[in-house]
Amino acid sequence: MAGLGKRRPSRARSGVSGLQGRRTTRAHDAATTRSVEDGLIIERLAHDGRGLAHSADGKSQFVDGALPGERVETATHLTRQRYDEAHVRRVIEASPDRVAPPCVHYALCGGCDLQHLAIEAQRAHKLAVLPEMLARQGVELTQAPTLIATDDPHYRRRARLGVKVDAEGRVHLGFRARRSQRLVDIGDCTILVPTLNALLGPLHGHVATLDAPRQLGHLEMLESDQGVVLVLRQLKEHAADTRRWQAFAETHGLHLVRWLGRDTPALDWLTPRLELTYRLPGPGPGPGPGQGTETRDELTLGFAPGDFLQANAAVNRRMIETAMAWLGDIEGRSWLDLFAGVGNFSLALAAGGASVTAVEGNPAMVERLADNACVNGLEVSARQADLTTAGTIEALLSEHAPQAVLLDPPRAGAERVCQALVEHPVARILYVACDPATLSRDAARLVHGGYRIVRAAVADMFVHTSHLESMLLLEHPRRQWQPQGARPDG
Ligand SMILES: C[S@@+](CC[C@H](N)C(=O)[O-])C[C@H]1O[C@@H](n2cnc3c(N)ncnc32)[C@H](O)[C@@H]1O
Repeated sequence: MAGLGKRRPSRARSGVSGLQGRRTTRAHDAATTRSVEDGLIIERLAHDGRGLAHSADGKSQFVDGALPGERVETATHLTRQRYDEAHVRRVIEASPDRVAPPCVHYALCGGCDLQHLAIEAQRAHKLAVLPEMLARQGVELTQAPTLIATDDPHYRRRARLGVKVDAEGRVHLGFRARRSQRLVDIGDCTILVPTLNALLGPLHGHVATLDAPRQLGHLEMLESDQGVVLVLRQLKEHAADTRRWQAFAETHGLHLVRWLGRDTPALDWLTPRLELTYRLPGPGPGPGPGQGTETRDELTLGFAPGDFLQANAAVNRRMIETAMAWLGDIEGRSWLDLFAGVGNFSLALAAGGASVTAVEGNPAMVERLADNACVNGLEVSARQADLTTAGTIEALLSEHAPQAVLLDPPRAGAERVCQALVEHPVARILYVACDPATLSRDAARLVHGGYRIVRAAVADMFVHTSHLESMLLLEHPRRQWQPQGARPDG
């Protein structure tokens, strides 16, 4: 949902590449609504979850809320030279995959753009996106990706809520509307974990009692092992409102933090300071078939408000388990974990016996990563570096000569890192990505540079949205996959 963490990729990168025209016109719905007789037939879903059709003149139409096979009456809201962007006015013939969206705010909220599609079809769509995007870059997957998913639809453990005071002085709290900067008041969000969803109603009532709601930039809620943390973004101190927030936190059993100040906000605890943690699967044997209990040791990771945190805890755990299953025995292998955060993957690698150097750009997160390794009795060398600056990755590769690299970059991907990995090949690369478009671009560079893709998975991290997380395991045939110091086979 808009304002909930990671941003959407631009339309052009997410499946309409090559179609971007230069001239753009905002269309008036009334003037451009297609009549019932010439309703559009939707051919397929574009990568970003919109229905793709062609008008009689052959122009591409990207239609929000439309599904393959449907005949729909549309209204155009944006016209470009080579394609139009539209939304559904009326479904004339519905797809068998169309379902009633579970969320009451679905029609307005810009968050979950796929709730009208049955969950199995959402996942089939996501599984098709990665191979299609790779194919556009000239890379064929020899095996279909596997799916990493869980059954829990209430998954989101972190959410940012916008706050706005309207001309009449009414305070609004919620997420951005679809195709607009307008805020939609959200009283119930079905994708949030229940503890966060239960807070929405009380928060609405509370912000309406504040003396200075305009000093509030936004609110963030997150779930940790220690309970729910409410993070205020406050532009200026207001003593009476601060006391109101503290009373609210006490009533609802919340931990309360704020970022105070306009330009360089500082973090400040309004309830007793505490160390936040989340847990991950550890190296021990997992539960056997049919056993309901978790038998493996767990890893505990500390984090602070503002640190990167994977949005869906259960899918994050499955991704780490999948990665470790793919990698098999990593004991004694040297790894570079790039874009490491607070050690989400680094600790699992170290727990598996690998020798890990973890690189992260944010200095405070590097400190947390080092502490996290210590607390879990693991050895990880934590380094701060900006991986986009010239020479950084080359220096790291030459200093550490790793056998394998894990990378989990932000949406922009890791072009420079991948170029360096072509010039200085390693035996294995595990690429974790939140944007399939930049992943495909980078994977193409690696494959054309000599690597081959041996495993692929798509993780349904953001259920009911068109976002997908992907993982690729690549190997370089000319690099050895041996424990350090071991003699090569044969
Ligand atoms: C998608 S997150 C992944 C974090 C971690 N692997 C995890 O699973 O939680 C990307 C991480 O890259 C870091 N990052 C972003 N830009 C960076 C850069 N230029 N150099 C190094 N790290 C960067 C962010 O601070 C963030 O922690």
